[in-house]
Amino acid sequence: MTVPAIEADALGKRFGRRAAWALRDCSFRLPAGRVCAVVGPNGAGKSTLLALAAGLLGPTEGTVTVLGTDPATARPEVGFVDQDKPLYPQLTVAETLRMGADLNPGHWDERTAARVVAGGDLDPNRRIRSLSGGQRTRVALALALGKRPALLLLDEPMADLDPLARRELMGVLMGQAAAHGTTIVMSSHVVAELEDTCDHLLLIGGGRVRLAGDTDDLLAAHTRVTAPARTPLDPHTVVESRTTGRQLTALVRPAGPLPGDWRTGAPSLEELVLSYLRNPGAPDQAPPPDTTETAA
Ligand SMILES: Nc1ncnc2c1ncn2[C@@H]1O[C@H](COP(=O)(O)OP(=O)(O)OP(=O)(O)O)[C@@H](O)[C@H]1O
Repeated sequence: MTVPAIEADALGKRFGRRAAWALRDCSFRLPAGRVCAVVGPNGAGKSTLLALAAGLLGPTEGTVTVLGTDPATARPEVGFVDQDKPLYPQLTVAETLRMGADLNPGHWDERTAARVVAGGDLDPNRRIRSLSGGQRTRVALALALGKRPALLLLDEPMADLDPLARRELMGVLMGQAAAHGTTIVMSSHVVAELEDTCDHLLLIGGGRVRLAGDTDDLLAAHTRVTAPARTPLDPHTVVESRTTGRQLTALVRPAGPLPGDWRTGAPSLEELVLSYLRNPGAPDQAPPPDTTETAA
């Protein structure tokens, strides 16, 4: 069995004894080599989960294992781009990349780091403090990719990039995943953008994992149905249902064959995610880790 990229078992985090839980009872296994989207509403716990996997935060309860070991030990193999993109403001772009090379002797990918920076037409002599938010993101991504990590954790990496830069850097990330088998985990609010790039999904809501699995499996487990209003939907699990006039439309997890007179269709990843986001009370589908392992 290959070592999973991340494995969480009853993972929980709260920031202070009286604080609410930022994450609670999260169990999932992310197989290596996947490109995984972490989605969920503001405050759901996405950044907390990524920081726990990066070893920047310690769990309050439960465990998280990264590349088969604890997050601190795995750190040399992990690249992390934080939402705040912490860089040294007084350094120039070139000095920042040199620092990356010095910190990663023997496995610094100069070509990829230089290519990411060059894609933004960045003058290597400019100081980090003079860069725009999107330009800093580019330098932070160059540093993380130059490290040639086995696992790349990206917290909303595309948020402040223009559409062309997003497309270009997404291409670089996908190239990295394909060429080196890098596992990429990225949080994002732009669900439509993830459709063509991610093959695994973690949907977090209210501090827990609501959906976890390969996107093909998750999509195959859901069906969009249209039936006459007031049609009972049981025994199928209903994620969302809406009645307009005489028609009922719903997203369900079928518990068996659906009646032949219902119209059915496959949801897109965006439809699936939006349905869960609109319905925080919909039943979760986060298989326990041993089920995910079989699927992997
Ligand atoms: N350092 C901290 N101290 C106290 N509470 C925190 C801290 N960091 C996060 N939280 C709380 O933990 C919860 C989860 O926050 P987190 O930043 O992980 O959410 P998120 O899903 O990344 O949100 P967003 O989409 O807005 O970036 C929130 O209620 C937040 O207020």
